[in-house]
Amino acid sequence: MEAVQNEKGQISIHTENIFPIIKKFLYSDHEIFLRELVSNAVDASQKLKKLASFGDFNGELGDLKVSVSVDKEAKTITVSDRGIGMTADEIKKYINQIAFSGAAEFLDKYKDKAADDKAIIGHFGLGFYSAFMVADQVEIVTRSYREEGTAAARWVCDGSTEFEITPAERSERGTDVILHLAADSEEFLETERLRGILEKYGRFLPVEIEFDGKVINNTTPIWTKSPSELTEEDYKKFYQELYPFSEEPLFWIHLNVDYPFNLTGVLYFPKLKNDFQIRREKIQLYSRQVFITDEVKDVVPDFLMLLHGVIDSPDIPLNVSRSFLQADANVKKINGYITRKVADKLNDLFKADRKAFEEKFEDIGLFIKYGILSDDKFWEKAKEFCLLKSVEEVDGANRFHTFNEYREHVQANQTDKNENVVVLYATDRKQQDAYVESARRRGYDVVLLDNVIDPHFINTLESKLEKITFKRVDADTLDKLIDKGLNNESVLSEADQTKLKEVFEKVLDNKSLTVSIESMPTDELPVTITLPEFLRRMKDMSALSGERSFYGNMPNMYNVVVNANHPLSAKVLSAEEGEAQQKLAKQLYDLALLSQNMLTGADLTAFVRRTVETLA
Ligand SMILES: Nc1ncnc2c1ncn2[C@@H]1O[C@H](COP(=O)(O)OP(=O)(O)OP(=O)(O)O)[C@@H](O)[C@H]1O
Repeated sequence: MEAVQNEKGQISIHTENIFPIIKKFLYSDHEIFLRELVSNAVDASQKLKKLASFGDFNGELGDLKVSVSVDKEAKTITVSDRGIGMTADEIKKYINQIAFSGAAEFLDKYKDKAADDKAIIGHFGLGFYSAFMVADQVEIVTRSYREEGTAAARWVCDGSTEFEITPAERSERGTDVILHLAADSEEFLETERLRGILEKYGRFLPVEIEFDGKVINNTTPIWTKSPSELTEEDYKKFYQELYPFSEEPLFWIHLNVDYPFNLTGVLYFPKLKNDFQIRREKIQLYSRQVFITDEVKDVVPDFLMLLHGVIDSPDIPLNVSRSFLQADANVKKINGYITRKVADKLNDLFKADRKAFEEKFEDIGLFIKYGILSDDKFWEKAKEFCLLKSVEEVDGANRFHTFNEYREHVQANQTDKNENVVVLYATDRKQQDAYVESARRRGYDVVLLDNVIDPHFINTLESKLEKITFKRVDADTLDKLIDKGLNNESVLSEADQTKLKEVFEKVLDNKSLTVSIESMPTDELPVTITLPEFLRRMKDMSALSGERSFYGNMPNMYNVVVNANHPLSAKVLSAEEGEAQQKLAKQLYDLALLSQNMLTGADLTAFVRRTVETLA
């Protein structure tokens, strides 16, 4: 057996001391040193298993557990494995040269981009050297799995570019990496702190990790298994493992690709309801079962951030800057793939059990609509299964239509003179009841669009679906909402109409109200209040964006429409001019306000008193 020669050397790198730089810039989180060392230990163990499976290692594999231990007195943390180990030559190659070439590359980039700190925090194979973020001396004691040509070796480095290799006492195969913690990093000697870090990064590592007498990880999380081996319960249980005490997810997608990139994972659909502010960043990103981050912005499309679960891909570059990630070809492909899978899954659910899909629409509707808004590819699929919920009820449940079904359903009755199909909608079934019911009396259908993103959603639909416009039921009178080019005859003369208008203008005395006289069917209310679609929608949209905008600051411009054909209009005209006439007009206007829940406070009190007096 070849003995390890004592050796001192200089790590080949053209700077005195790169460690202060590593310490400062490499990772904002010092705690990831543990992730790096434990994953190296796991890699070494898995490599050995692989060698054994290829018949290149015939010894006993034994227990391959990796252990992490702390010696508070000596102020050391030790990561031990029983993996492939290293010979002295391999230490020179892998630790001094390879790992350092990463360091050198890092340094090069750092020099060029000193002005742009964030861009340099890249992935340069600096895993092992991240130990120097917390240690002022690092020791490796290792023995290779090979039968021949090996002796245990010790490598020591104090964070300068000098290292020392000496023979070591070690009879067992494997590696101990011993960190002598720097004074400013002693927090990592705390058992609970270490356990926290291990559980964060290592809870699904593929080799058992022992800490403080216990194994801390589940080595075979469900995303590593085949869907055919898994039951519904397994998926639900795993969801609880990821997010303890959460409400049950609606359903899930098992992701599994190996070409043109590697990706596995399980994405869950949570119950969203109307809650757009739901906590995002719940998807956890792993690379070969090592936790990387839960800030997956840029890795998954924005609308998918509403999902929960796990994505595991060795092809996603880690620790790289945001701008780099966005431009990365793999990340783009992954984005596209996940979007497609999610759309396909929704389509399958829709096709397989429409009723169940409709029942879940409350929860997934927000998600689907958000997807439609933000992703054209998603739209291409989602337009077949996105639903409109009608106020019409069948067997006690609201009726749902796809876009195509809906067009078929209403076009005969709701096409205007310009050949546009007009979709009438309500945002608040109760508050807009008077309008909804008027529309229904005319045989029109009304859909419910009460979601926070609906103003944006309908804008998008109008631009994507041909010849469809959306109008809220209270945006105008029905004859104008769906203008079929037919004029109702007025029972009032021009002169009477002008007079009626004057009476109402005088009673209302409000510059932001526009009074108009229209000839409507006699069974419509005598007075209606409308708020034009365009302005209202712009206001709603700016409210959602949270920005103060031109539209957001505009006052509401209500229209007061008086139905010339209603018998009460004639009654107003024939009433005695002055108090009696004004009282009647005011009463009709207040009734209109009341029907839209707009009559409040002193006005409401006065209305009630007036009404009581009239009835007395
Ligand atoms: N516990 C270990 N057992 C055996 N070899 C190891 C061990 N730790 C490190 N090595 C060797 O040292 C090399 C350098 O490790 P380092 O963590 O710096 O980079 P890496 O693991 O190759 O890449 P990454 O930057 O992704 O961690 C490894 O590739 C491996 O060959």
